[in-house]
Amino acid sequence: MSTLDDLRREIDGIDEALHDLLMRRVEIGKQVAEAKGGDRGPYFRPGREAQIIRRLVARNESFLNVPTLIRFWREILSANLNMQTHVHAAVFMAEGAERVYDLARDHCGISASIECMDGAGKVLDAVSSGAATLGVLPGVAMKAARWWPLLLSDRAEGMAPRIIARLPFCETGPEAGINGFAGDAFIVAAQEPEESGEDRTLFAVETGHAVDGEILDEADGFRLVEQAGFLEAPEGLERHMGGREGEVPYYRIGAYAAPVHAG
Ligand SMILES: O=C(O)C(=O)C[C@]1(C(=O)O)C=C[C@@H](O)C=C1
Repeated sequence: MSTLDDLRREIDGIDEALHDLLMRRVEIGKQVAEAKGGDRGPYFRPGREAQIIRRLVARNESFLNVPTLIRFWREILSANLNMQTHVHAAVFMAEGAERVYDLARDHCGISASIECMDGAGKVLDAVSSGAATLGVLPGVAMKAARWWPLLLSDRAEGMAPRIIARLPFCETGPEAGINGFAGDAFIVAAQEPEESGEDRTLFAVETGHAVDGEILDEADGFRLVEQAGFLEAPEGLERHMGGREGEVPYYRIGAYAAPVHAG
């Protein structure tokens, strides 16, 4: 049987091997950033991150539980991203949804800076002007903090923010929170969502038009509809409208990688 000293020596060896690999991973991340130079797109790639985590969760065995595995990789991915570009997250701290700060920190990692704001509009302005890399807002179940209709209006500067990820990526189920907060959050950014292989798309569809999918909310003459898949247009709606260009009253407000289950 191994002695305590033998086992600790083995742990020291594993730590050094892990550290070497982490240093190598960050080196490659630097090269990835260079490869992204010019018009090769944004640094933050939520679709790619979802694929990496899903692959590891699928091969996970032993006593390492899935939430812990994901926690490790969130910091690894964030370290790499923060090395490519400093991540500054703007967080909407609605009353009752203070946990959104923890979701943002868990996602963005220790190297990111996080700024709390008291309005969703301020977060969206910071994102579209480029003052913030991304915004984190409470999930749409929290009607008291309804912000998704703001995505339908033009913003003063820059690109209209889009929903590109949902937190937490490790599904824990809805929480009975204060003011309707259900324990989840969305990430918005001034970039198009990217496909991960298992996604959900969010559309705002003018009320009064039949559409497939799940209706999550309704406000300002629009329904917030979620459909499974990475879709360009809402399913069911074009059929109804006859598919004529310019007549389809909807906005594609984002898409996100479907979360994994803690298992
Ligand atoms: O694949 C990329 O585009 C990377 O920048 C690398 C990496 C990673 O560490 O694996 C880091 C940040 C991105 O959000 C996605 C993945």
